[in-house]
Amino acid sequence: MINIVLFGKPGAGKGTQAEFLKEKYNLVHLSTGDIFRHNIKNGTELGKTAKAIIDRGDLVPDEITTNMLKDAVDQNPNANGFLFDGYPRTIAQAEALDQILADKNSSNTATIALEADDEILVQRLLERGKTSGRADDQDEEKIRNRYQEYNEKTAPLIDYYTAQGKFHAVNGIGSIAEITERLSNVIDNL
Ligand SMILES: Nc1ncnc2c1ncn2[C@@H]1O[C@H](COP(=O)(O)OP(=O)(O)O)[C@@H](O)[C@H]1O
Repeated sequence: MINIVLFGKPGAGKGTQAEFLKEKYNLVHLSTGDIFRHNIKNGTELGKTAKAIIDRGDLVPDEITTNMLKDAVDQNPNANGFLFDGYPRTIAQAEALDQILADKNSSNTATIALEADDEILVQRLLERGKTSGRADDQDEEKIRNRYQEYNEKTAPLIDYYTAQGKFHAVNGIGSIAEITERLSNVIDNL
């Protein structure tokens, strides 16, 4: 089983790259952002709880997010491997993921970060907000709040995975195909 955590700041291109990587490596793509948006669209209890938090640009509490992620993993018992996108975003979530995979007699193979400059990313998100319909992409203050959440809660994962010898980073600036190529080079050499 190969399990990859795709890591990076909001707007780094995780979702775009995941679409290519999941096909290439036959992985189940689990995006917590997509699952939250699906629940919001369908008006589920989870969606109602998460909406206001997400619209502010805050992180949804760990317990809610981890339960949701665990359910999604459990729904794919025959997966060849998983591509995690947007999870984990806190140390508690990273520890939970290690446990979820250990319970399946598996583990995180590698965490691969897409790196890009904050200012470029903020501009990308504002551009995306014009067409995506995502409230959290339409207001610069909310976007800045997401970067603050990233810096406080998510950036410490770099040390967490580096200590496990699992952290890899690629340049996230370039064409979509070039970046897929860079990510594939890392995966092929694991
Ligand atoms: N692992 C997570 N933990 C807490 N909140 C999450 C998580 N994944 C997604 N969210 C919530 O959903 C929002 C959108 O997530 P995502 O689509 O991955 O966005 P981005 O484009 O900011 O990377 C986040 O800003 C956060 O509020």
